[in-house]
Amino acid sequence: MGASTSAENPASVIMLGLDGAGKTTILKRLREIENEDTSPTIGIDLKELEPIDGITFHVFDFCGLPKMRPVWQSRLEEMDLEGLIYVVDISDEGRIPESREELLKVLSNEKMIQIPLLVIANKKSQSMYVC
Ligand SMILES: Nc1nc2c(ncn2[C@@H]2O[C@H](COP(=O)(O)OP(=O)(O)OP(=O)(O)O)[C@@H](O)[C@H]2O)c(=O)[nH]1
Ligand SMILES: [Mg+2]
Repeated sequence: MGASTSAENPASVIMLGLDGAGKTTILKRLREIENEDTSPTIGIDLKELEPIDGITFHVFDFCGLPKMRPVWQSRLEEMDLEGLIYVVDISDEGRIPESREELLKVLSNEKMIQIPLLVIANKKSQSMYVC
Protein backbone atom coordinates (compact mmCIF):
# COMPACT_ATOMS: atom_id res chain seq x y z
CA MET A 1 0.00 0.00 0.00
CA GLY A 2 1.41 3.39 -0.95
CA ALA A 3 2.65 5.41 2.00
CA SER A 4 0.49 8.34 0.97
CA THR A 5 -2.86 6.51 1.22
CA SER A 6 -5.21 7.47 4.08
CA ALA A 7 -8.84 8.37 4.76
CA GLU A 8 -8.34 11.66 2.91
CA ASN A 9 -6.09 10.21 0.27
CA PRO A 10 -7.85 7.05 -0.96
CA ALA A 11 -6.31 3.92 -2.38
CA SER A 12 -7.64 3.11 -5.84
CA VAL A 13 -8.42 -0.50 -6.66
CA ILE A 14 -9.67 -1.71 -10.01
CA MET A 15 -12.14 -4.60 -10.35
CA LEU A 16 -12.03 -6.54 -13.60
CA GLY A 17 -13.38 -9.80 -15.01
CA LEU A 18 -15.70 -11.00 -17.76
CA ASP A 19 -19.26 -9.75 -17.97
CA GLY A 20 -21.43 -11.53 -15.45
CA ALA A 21 -18.49 -12.78 -13.36
CA GLY A 22 -19.97 -11.19 -10.25
CA LYS A 23 -17.83 -8.07 -9.73
CA THR A 24 -20.66 -5.72 -8.80
CA THR A 25 -22.26 -8.33 -6.54
CA ILE A 26 -19.01 -8.78 -4.59
CA LEU A 27 -18.63 -5.03 -4.29
CA LYS A 28 -22.16 -4.78 -2.90
CA ARG A 29 -21.34 -7.44 -0.31
CA LEU A 30 -18.21 -5.52 0.68
CA ARG A 31 -20.45 -2.48 1.16
CA GLU A 32 -22.88 -4.64 3.19
CA ILE A 33 -25.68 -4.25 0.68
CA GLU A 34 -27.70 -7.48 0.63
CA ASN A 35 -30.66 -8.73 -1.39
CA GLU A 36 -30.47 -6.12 -4.05
CA ASP A 37 -30.63 -7.10 -7.72
CA THR A 38 -27.53 -6.35 -9.73
CA SER A 39 -27.71 -5.00 -13.26
CA PRO A 40 -24.84 -5.20 -15.73
CA THR A 41 -22.47 -2.31 -15.16
CA ILE A 42 -22.53 0.35 -17.84
CA GLY A 43 -19.06 1.78 -18.34
CA ILE A 44 -17.30 2.25 -15.01
CA ASP A 45 -18.80 2.67 -11.56
CA LEU A 46 -16.81 4.15 -8.67
CA LYS A 47 -17.67 3.05 -5.14
CA GLU A 48 -16.04 4.15 -1.89
CA LEU A 49 -15.57 1.57 0.87
CA GLU A 50 -15.57 2.35 4.57
CA PRO A 51 -11.99 2.97 5.73
CA ILE A 52 -10.01 -0.14 6.74
CA ASP A 53 -7.06 0.53 9.08
CA GLY A 54 -7.49 4.22 8.30
CA ILE A 55 -7.36 3.73 4.54
CA THR A 56 -10.30 4.61 2.33
CA PHE A 57 -10.65 2.48 -0.78
CA HIS A 58 -12.02 3.70 -4.07
CA VAL A 59 -13.06 0.68 -6.10
CA PHE A 60 -13.51 1.10 -9.84
CA ASP A 61 -16.02 -1.51 -11.02
CA PHE A 62 -15.75 -2.01 -14.79
CA CYS A 63 -18.18 -3.43 -17.30
CA GLY A 64 -16.81 -6.78 -18.45
CA LEU A 65 -18.36 -6.92 -21.90
CA PRO A 66 -15.93 -7.51 -24.83
CA LYS A 67 -16.53 -4.03 -26.23
CA MET A 68 -15.37 -2.48 -22.93
CA ARG A 69 -12.21 -4.54 -22.49
CA PRO A 70 -9.99 -2.19 -24.55
CA VAL A 71 -11.09 0.51 -22.10
CA TRP A 72 -9.64 -1.56 -19.22
CA GLN A 73 -6.21 -1.10 -20.82
CA SER A 74 -6.53 2.60 -21.52
CA ARG A 75 -7.79 3.36 -18.00
CA LEU A 76 -5.04 1.28 -16.42
CA GLU A 77 -2.54 3.55 -18.07
CA GLU A 78 -4.11 6.66 -16.57
CA MET A 79 -4.79 5.45 -13.05
CA ASP A 80 -2.67 5.58 -9.94
CA LEU A 81 -3.47 2.05 -8.77
CA GLU A 82 -2.93 0.24 -5.47
CA GLY A 83 -4.44 -3.09 -6.47
CA LEU A 84 -6.31 -5.24 -8.99
CA ILE A 85 -9.16 -7.59 -8.10
CA TYR A 86 -9.91 -10.04 -10.92
CA VAL A 87 -13.15 -12.01 -10.65
CA VAL A 88 -13.65 -15.37 -12.40
CA ASP A 89 -17.00 -17.15 -12.66
CA ILE A 90 -15.76 -20.70 -12.09
CA SER A 91 -19.25 -22.16 -12.58
CA ASP A 92 -18.99 -21.23 -16.26
CA GLU A 93 -16.18 -23.55 -17.28
CA GLY A 94 -16.60 -22.77 -20.98
CA ARG A 95 -15.53 -19.16 -20.40
CA ILE A 96 -12.52 -19.83 -18.17
CA PRO A 97 -10.06 -19.77 -21.15
CA GLU A 98 -11.52 -16.39 -22.22
CA SER A 99 -11.20 -15.08 -18.67
CA ARG A 100 -7.59 -16.31 -18.42
CA GLU A 101 -6.74 -14.67 -21.73
CA GLU A 102 -8.17 -11.32 -20.62
CA LEU A 103 -6.30 -11.49 -17.31
CA LEU A 104 -3.04 -12.24 -19.12
CA LYS A 105 -3.63 -9.23 -21.39
CA VAL A 106 -4.03 -7.01 -18.34
CA LEU A 107 -0.95 -8.48 -16.66
CA SER A 108 1.11 -7.98 -19.80
CA ASN A 109 0.84 -4.24 -19.20
CA GLU A 110 4.19 -3.22 -17.75
CA LYS A 111 2.49 -1.06 -15.17
CA MET A 112 0.89 -4.11 -13.56
CA ILE A 113 4.21 -5.66 -12.53
CA GLN A 114 4.20 -3.68 -9.28
CA ILE A 115 0.46 -3.94 -8.57
CA PRO A 116 -0.88 -6.51 -6.06
CA LEU A 117 -3.37 -8.93 -7.64
CA LEU A 118 -6.28 -10.74 -5.97
CA VAL A 119 -8.08 -13.36 -8.08
CA ILE A 120 -11.53 -14.31 -6.79
CA ALA A 121 -12.98 -17.66 -7.90
CA ASN A 122 -16.66 -16.73 -7.78
CA LYS A 123 -19.93 -18.68 -7.98
CA LYS A 124 -18.47 -21.75 -6.37
CA SER A 125 -21.44 -24.11 -6.01
CA GLN A 126 -22.30 -25.70 -2.67
CA SER A 127 -21.62 -29.19 -4.02
CA MET A 128 -18.03 -28.29 -4.86
CA TYR A 129 -17.28 -27.90 -1.14
CA VAL A 130 -18.03 -31.62 -0.60
CA CYS A 131 -15.00 -33.72 -1.40
N1 LIG B 1 -25.11 -18.18 -8.05
C1 LIG B 1 -24.38 -17.09 -7.96
N2 LIG B 1 -24.72 -16.03 -8.72
C2 LIG B 1 -23.97 -14.91 -8.59
C3 LIG B 1 -22.86 -14.84 -7.71
N3 LIG B 1 -22.30 -13.61 -7.83
C4 LIG B 1 -23.04 -12.95 -8.75
N4 LIG B 1 -24.06 -13.72 -9.20
C5 LIG B 1 -25.07 -13.36 -10.22
O1 LIG B 1 -24.40 -13.22 -11.47
C6 LIG B 1 -25.02 -12.20 -12.24
C7 LIG B 1 -23.98 -11.20 -12.69
O2 LIG B 1 -23.45 -10.56 -11.53
P1 LIG B 1 -22.81 -9.10 -11.59
O3 LIG B 1 -22.30 -8.81 -10.22
O4 LIG B 1 -23.74 -8.12 -12.20
O5 LIG B 1 -21.61 -9.37 -12.60
P2 LIG B 1 -20.54 -8.32 -13.14
O6 LIG B 1 -19.23 -9.04 -13.14
O7 LIG B 1 -20.60 -7.07 -12.38
O8 LIG B 1 -21.01 -8.12 -14.65
P3 LIG B 1 -20.82 -6.84 -15.63
O9 LIG B 1 -21.19 -5.62 -14.89
O10 LIG B 1 -21.75 -7.14 -16.77
O11 LIG B 1 -19.39 -6.86 -16.09
C8 LIG B 1 -26.12 -11.59 -11.35
O12 LIG B 1 -27.36 -12.17 -11.71
C9 LIG B 1 -25.72 -12.00 -9.95
O13 LIG B 1 -26.82 -12.13 -9.09
C10 LIG B 1 -22.53 -15.99 -6.94
O14 LIG B 1 -21.57 -16.03 -6.15
N5 LIG B 1 -23.34 -17.08 -7.10
MG1 LIG C 1 -21.04 -5.14 -12.90
